[in-house]
Amino acid sequence: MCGIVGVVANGHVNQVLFDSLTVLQHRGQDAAGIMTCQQGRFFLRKSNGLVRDVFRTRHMKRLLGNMGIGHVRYPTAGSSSEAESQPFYVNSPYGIALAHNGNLTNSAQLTQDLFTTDLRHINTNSDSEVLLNVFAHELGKQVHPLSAEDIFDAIRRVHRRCLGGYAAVAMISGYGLVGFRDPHGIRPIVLGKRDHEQGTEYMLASESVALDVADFELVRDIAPGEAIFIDLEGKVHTRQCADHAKGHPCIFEHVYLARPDSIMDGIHVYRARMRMGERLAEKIKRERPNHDIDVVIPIPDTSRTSALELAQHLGVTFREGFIKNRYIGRTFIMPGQQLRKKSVRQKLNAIDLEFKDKNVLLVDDSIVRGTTCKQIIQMARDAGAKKVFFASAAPAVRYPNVYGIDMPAAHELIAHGHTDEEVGELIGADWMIYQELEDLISACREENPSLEGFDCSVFNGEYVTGDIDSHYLARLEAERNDAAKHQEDEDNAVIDLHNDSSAD
Ligand SMILES: O=P(O)(O)OC[C@H]1O[C@H](OP(=O)(O)OP(=O)(O)O)[C@H](O)[C@@H]1O
Ligand SMILES: NC(=O)CC[C@H](N)C(=O)O
Ligand SMILES: [Mg+2]
Repeated sequence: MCGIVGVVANGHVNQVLFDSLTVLQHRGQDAAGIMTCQQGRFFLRKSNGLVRDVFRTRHMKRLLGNMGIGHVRYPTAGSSSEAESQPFYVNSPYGIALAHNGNLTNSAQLTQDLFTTDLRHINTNSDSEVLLNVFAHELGKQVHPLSAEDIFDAIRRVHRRCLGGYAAVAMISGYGLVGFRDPHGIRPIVLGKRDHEQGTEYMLASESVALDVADFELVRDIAPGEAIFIDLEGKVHTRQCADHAKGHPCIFEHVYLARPDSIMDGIHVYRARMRMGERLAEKIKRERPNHDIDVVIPIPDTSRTSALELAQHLGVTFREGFIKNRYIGRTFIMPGQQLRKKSVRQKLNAIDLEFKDKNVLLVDDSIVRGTTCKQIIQMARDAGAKKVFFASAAPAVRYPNVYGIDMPAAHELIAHGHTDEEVGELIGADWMIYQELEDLISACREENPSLEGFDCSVFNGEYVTGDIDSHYLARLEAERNDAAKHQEDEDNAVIDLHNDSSAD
């Protein structure tokens, strides 16, 4: 779940890209990059780090042009090396830059095909470099000069070749900005516009919140399988490019990934989280009509919205018992278990008087590895709680994610192979309650019943692209478990290859 953004405007786009990446920071904290285009020439700055650290004034000054794309990265393939930060670039045909959110599930096969059939070289282990090269190869089959229809034809063939989750923005030098979304619409992408005296300006972004900060208004989501091309005159062309598009957006966006102030696939993430709280309160009432909960306490930040609603529907006091250090980012998307574990304690601190001699219900949006809840429950006990109950606004996460969330290894998931009760014991709770999957789905779908469904694979093990089997999962687990990733990052620490024209 990286963050992507692309803009075509009437003036320089560097600042608007920077501002948008800053509000997409929650989607990736490892690396950031911006590539702009002026009179056919690309300018790139990308590096490991947060947006505010990667771009200095000297970089901003060199990012010239009225068209550009940006990326914040949370690695889900390859390594965390700077060489795999995005946007990626290829010089042929025309010069193309691309930023990608998601994960291709057939990138190993595609890499081979690109080499043996398309005669193209992939220099990293990033699936995003693969996606860019497939797009470039398919675009190269069209005759010069390109029409909008030629670009859509190329994307049609990208959809036929690439499997998995992908939302992407790409710049074609001399032509314009392209955005496309995989035929299942697993990862999100929206179109926004802003009126300007010299003509309308357009933005494509992972979440609508990126539009808000730059005063763009939300036009709509890009539909699953659809592509949008905005040419250099600011004319918008759209086309459905998938043979069989069927929307299955990732439900985990609504649980945790997205910002609550975003609107995604016609659903206010904030409202969906409120409804998750309501549904969970109903379940608690059913299962424990005579509960003895004294206070409901959220685990900041993401669970706040659902926890407040849960408390209200339960008729129990809501209190902020944990204070979040505002300078520590999201722990789940940090690389490496050691860092994640340490950061939970740095991030959250208990206010003892909210716990002392009380039966507390702690609410989190989800439990994945159990890193957060284990420590939090202990903190609640240390603060003097009598009983500690734990509620998760999402069902148990029991299966790996293959579409752009870094949960590759089943054995790292605390609920894998365990019942809900066993998870409660493992995390040290006096009672454990999970949301039902059908309640989560109805909480999200209520606002947009026309949605065909969601990708719920982390909860039910059903992978909507239909190409995931036990061999695939075994290989993914071997390649991307914590220890393997650590090794790959070490290996990549020194040797990088850049096409960067603007060195430090
Ligand atoms: O079981 P785990 O592996 O710990 O993962 C789940 C936790 O991680 C996330 O919080 P995070 O700190 O990333 O972000 P937040 O501040 O948005 O809640 C999520 O909100 C849960 O609290
Ligand atoms: N989280 C993502 O969307 C990651 C994009 C891409 N797979 C990468 O690892 O860089
Ligand atoms: Mg959290």
